[in-house]
Amino acid sequence: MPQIVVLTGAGISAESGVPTFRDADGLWEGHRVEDVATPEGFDRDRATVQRFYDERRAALRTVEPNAAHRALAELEETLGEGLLVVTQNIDDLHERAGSRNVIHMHGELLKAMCRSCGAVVPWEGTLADEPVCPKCGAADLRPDVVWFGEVPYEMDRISDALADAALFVSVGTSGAVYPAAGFVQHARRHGARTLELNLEPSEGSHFFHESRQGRAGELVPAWVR
Ligand SMILES: CC(C)NC(=O)[C@H](Cc1c[nH]c2ccccc12)NC(=O)[C@H](CCCC/N=C(/NCCC(=O)O)S[C@H]1O[C@H](COP(=O)(O)OP(=O)(O)OC[C@H]2O[C@@H](n3cnc4c(N)ncnc43)[C@H](O)[C@@H]2O)[C@@H](O)[C@H]1O)NC(=O)OCc1ccccc1
Repeated sequence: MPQIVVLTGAGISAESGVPTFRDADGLWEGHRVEDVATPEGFDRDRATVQRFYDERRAALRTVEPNAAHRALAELEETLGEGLLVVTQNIDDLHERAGSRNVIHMHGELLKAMCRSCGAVVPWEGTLADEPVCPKCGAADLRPDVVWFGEVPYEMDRISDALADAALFVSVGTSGAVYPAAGFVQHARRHGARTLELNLEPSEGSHFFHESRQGRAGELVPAWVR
């Protein structure tokens, strides 16, 4: 079990040019969450939701990991299985920086899920043109992301790792979305030291032993060194 669990949010990818959710030009600016990130929104207006994720998938090819992603990948080289990164992000910047021990609790943009046969397949292209599932041939693919009201991925593995961790670090997250926002309390209840690295205090800052404000691209390498 990992001694260190690092939870990351949109803030760690901000310096790579990936928009966050709640900041001024955040993702939710152009769209109502319930329209584009809920199963109901998908049933109501499938094309808008597919386009929303197609745009984000295309934009992923124009960005690179930053110093914060790279510092965590270097730390994994030292600690191996001793470090687990749990990310709320659906981008692949942790992996492109070299991290391997990563859980995408809210899914991945570069994967599609077939609603008819359940297959999960790598997906680089678009879904708005309603391509067919490579496994069953049904034209019923959706982004493999966890929408509001849906159960996040690998919650058992995550809660076991939090309970065993000596140190829990949260990077670039506003602490507004559950169950991720509750991880600090879970880790602390099991005796972990808790540290927040964020541009500004988050909704859960008061739950942490220590909270450092600043940009992830500076704070994370400084913490790792
Ligand atoms: C709005 C909120 C109140 N609603 C919820 O939390 C809901 C409902 C709910 C459940 N439990 C509750 C309890 C209380 C109240 C509500 C609930 N939760 C759910 O529906 C979840 C599912 C939620 C997942 C939804 N999908 C996402 N994403 C994928 C799609 C997509 O990406 O499109 S959520 C999405 O929004 C969240 C955005 O938050 P952040 O990443 O933190 O980004 P944000 O912009 O908010 O903040 C950025 C931060 O970075 C900082 N920053 C900016 N730049 C930098 C910088 N350069 N450096 C450092 N920091 C920086 C900023 O200051 C800021 O603080 C992320 O989780 C992200 O993944 N499912 C569930 O609960 O199922 C049941 C269950 C639970 C447990 C066990 C079993 C079953």
